[in-house]
Amino acid sequence: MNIKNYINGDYQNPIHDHWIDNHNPSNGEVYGKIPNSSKEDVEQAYQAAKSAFRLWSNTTLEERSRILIKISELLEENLDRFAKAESKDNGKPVTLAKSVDIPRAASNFRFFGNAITQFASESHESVGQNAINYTLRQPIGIVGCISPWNLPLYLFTWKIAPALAAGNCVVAKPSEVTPMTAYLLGEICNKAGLPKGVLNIVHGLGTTTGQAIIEHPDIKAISFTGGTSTGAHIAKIAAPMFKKLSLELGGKNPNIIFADCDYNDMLETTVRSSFANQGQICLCGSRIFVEVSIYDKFKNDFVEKVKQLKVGHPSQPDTNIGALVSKPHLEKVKDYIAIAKDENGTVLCGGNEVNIKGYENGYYLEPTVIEVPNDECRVNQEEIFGPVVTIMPFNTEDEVLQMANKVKYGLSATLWTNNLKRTMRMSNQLQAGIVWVNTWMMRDLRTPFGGVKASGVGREGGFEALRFFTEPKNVCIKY
Ligand SMILES: NC(=O)C1=CN([C@@H]2O[C@H](COP(=O)(O)OP(=O)(O)OC[C@H]3O[C@@H](n4cnc5c(N)ncnc54)[C@H](O)[C@@H]3O)[C@@H](O)[C@H]2O)C=CC1
Ligand SMILES: O=C(O)/C=C/C=C(\O)C(=O)O
Repeated sequence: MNIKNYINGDYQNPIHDHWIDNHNPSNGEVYGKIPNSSKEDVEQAYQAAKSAFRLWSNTTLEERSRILIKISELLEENLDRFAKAESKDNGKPVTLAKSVDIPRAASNFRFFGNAITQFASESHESVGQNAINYTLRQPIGIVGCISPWNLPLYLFTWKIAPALAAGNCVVAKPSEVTPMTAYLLGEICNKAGLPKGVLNIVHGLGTTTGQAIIEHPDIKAISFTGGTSTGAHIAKIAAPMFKKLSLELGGKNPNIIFADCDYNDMLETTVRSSFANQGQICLCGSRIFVEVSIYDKFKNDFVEKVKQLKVGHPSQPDTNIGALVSKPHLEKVKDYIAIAKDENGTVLCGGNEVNIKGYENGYYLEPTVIEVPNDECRVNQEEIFGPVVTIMPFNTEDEVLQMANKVKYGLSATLWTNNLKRTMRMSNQLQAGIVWVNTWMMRDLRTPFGGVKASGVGREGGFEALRFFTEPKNVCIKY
């Protein structure tokens, strides 16, 4: 099936008729083509957005809210269709797409549809100077949203929904590896009554289509989620053009387990924080540090549980681990397992590709636990972004804090303890944008979301996102 660009409310082929293959990770087959859109396609999308901007930026907040909530309802009505499409495109279990990805995409629209009706700006009375200042929060204009392949519709809509709610028109590009649900979204937007040109979706490679978006002189803000090196490249192009930038990048997140935690809860959640979505979430706790007094017990129990995870075809309801997203990504993750062995790591379980009958060319890999001899090794420093975690013991709070912070990333950290003072001390000192204590991936969409250091710049979520997608303008009136 051929995917098309969604421009000015219509589906159309790319101007230059350039196409790339779309693979199904569960069997390695090409099941469709997607446009490799050019600068000219992006220009067309931009022009459509520009024409729609006056109307959309003047549309009442109630009406914007109504349309976004309608999109959310239509996504919920089409849950099955979207979940199956997401699973086929990405390789994730259909049960996961149905319980997490698509419901969250719907929540993103509902949340920002409601949030915009509550968003307020400030006023400052200049006492003694007979003046009042008030701040307008105006939409930026035409903004670019670029998203990755791991949580395709979930992250695509996490950007688009606040951008639209704030009154911007959007040129958006999903990952070329997982374009399908973004393609289907256009249909839903039309049905919901989103005016033509308000949202435009162009497909293609990062180096072609993405590059044209970030270089476009009149696309004034870029919201990006993806790899750290791509983020650095985008910043290099966009910063000298004075574009507003939100970059949500990689992570190498510590999962720190103290002996005084609620053990069973920790164990269950640690399996999830290690391997959910085949470990392809920037928030996964990929470095597990365990207090030495419970290290051996944890090691045995954890490995036992991980061995029980079923690697299988994404459509099977009992599959825990589906296929990795692509052949090159599978190779990258396997390379890291080889590096771990070279660095004297011990593979406690997993480490091999899985051959599933009937789907021998799919990209399946066993969930892998590696005991590492120290924290300096490459597998403890570099983002693997697959079903691979490392474990090692620690002796003291200071020691583990140092190791936790000694990476270039700073996205999230998880802490398992019942000691309140330790919780406060460590939460203050962990270099991360998000700290979870006795839980993982518990999300409240109002909270600031993003990282420090090489994990990014800026925050998404709640009013932070609405602030990003608006320009504050101060008006000072003397009376
Ligand atoms: N949120 C996260 O933390 C994510 C991290 N990654 C990490 O990044 C690594 C590489 O994965 P990729 O798929 O190559 O991610 P990527 O960063 O290349 O892709 C993310 C998005 O950026 C676009 N893009 C790529 N080059 C661009 C450019 N020059 N201009 C504008 N847009 C561009 C892509 O087309 C895609 O839509 C992964 O192995 C993983 O370690 C990948 C996906 C999500
Ligand atoms: O917003 C969330 O709940 C999760 C976001 C996850 C990513 O940005 C990622 O994995 O890339």
